[in-house]
Amino acid sequence: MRITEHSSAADFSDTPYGRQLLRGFRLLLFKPELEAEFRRFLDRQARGAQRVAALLLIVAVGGYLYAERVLVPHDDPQWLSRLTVLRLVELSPGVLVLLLSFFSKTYQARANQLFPMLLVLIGVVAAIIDIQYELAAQPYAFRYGAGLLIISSFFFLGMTFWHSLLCALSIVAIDVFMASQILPSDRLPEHWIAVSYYLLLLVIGAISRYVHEYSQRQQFLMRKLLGWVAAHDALSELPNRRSHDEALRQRLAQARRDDVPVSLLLLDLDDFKAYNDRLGHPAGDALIGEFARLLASFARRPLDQAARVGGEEFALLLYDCTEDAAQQIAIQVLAALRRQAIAHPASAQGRVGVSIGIATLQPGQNAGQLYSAADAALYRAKQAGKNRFAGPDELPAAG
Ligand SMILES: Nc1nc2c(ncn2[C@@H]2O[C@H](COP(=O)(O)OP(=O)(O)OP(=O)(O)O)[C@@H](O)[C@H]2O)c(=O)[nH]1
Repeated sequence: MRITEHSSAADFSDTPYGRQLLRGFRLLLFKPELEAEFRRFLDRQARGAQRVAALLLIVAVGGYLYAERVLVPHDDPQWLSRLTVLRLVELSPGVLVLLLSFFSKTYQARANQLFPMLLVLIGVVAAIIDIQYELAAQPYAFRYGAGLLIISSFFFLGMTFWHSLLCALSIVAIDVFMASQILPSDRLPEHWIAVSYYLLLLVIGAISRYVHEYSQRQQFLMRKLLGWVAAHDALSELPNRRSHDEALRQRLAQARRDDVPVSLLLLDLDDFKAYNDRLGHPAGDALIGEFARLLASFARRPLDQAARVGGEEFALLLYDCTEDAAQQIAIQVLAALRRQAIAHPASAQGRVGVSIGIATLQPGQNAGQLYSAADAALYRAKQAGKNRFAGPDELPAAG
């Protein structure tokens, strides 16, 4: 894969992000692993907005409550107490969300599961309040809260389109059910007008949220793809030097915490200049690709990493791996390359070989020092005749 100004999603079909772009996502759903990653991204993006929404709910409902109790005259105290209780129930999820969002890590991780339920709860209470107003035929009425919630379920709250749609439909359905149960039949036509207004808001909200989420998903994939391109080498498709350096630092820190050994193999294809000169640059490129695939098959565990760190130079980072185990892996790499028997017209053994330097993390060593130790071992392997590995102490062994 080469990155050019004419690159398209098809050029990145070797990455999960490119594959998803190519496959499309009209139903606003990615493959499961990517979907989980997207949900986390959505959740992080919406955290601030969720707090603002909770605050808005508290202020708005608190304002209505104040107006209903203090400013607007009502002649039925029982009705007013019922309304006050409903308003307090409507307001409480706002307080809960606000408190949890600041103090609970579990909530922060689960916010997008809790939010739809709270939203439907508030929507149902708002619908009951609407119906109570209709029932009482009050001259002054703070109504249509359910409509506002339907429209807000599609925005700001970090819920996916499908969750929002489900919430909004549930609010409308519960509203219709409750109205049919509570309101006398002569009041129902007036309520159906409110429901038609809710449905209109639902359609407008759903269309806007669909378009918005589609572009959010596109943006997410493009960002991820950009990150992938910055961290990988285009020819071998392995992580590049920058990402190897980052991985090395991370693994060393983790290894110290876990108290496990880490080994680093540096591998350099032998007489590569001569290979290029005799067979041409494209053949050299193909050899880099072939060796990269072979090396990647030795990064078997999740925290291992094979990377291309220079022209014909590679690194194999092995987590929880002692020096002896690293030597065994080096022997296996040499054997695998020997089995492939790639012809090299200018090498002593007539086939492509590789020199390997091994270093294992020592107490007090940092990433740079470990890399230098592996590089020094690689130099010794080259000096001793190539196509072999060398560790820090022992004599280089031929492959
Ligand atoms: N085809 C191709 N060649 C590359 C690439 N990157 C670096 N090279 C070539 O790799 C060669 C490396 O040559 P040297 O550093 O002399 O190493 P060598 O010939 O392998 O010699 P030893 O390491 O001593 O065995 C140079 O000729 C570079 O042009 C690449 O991406 N593709």
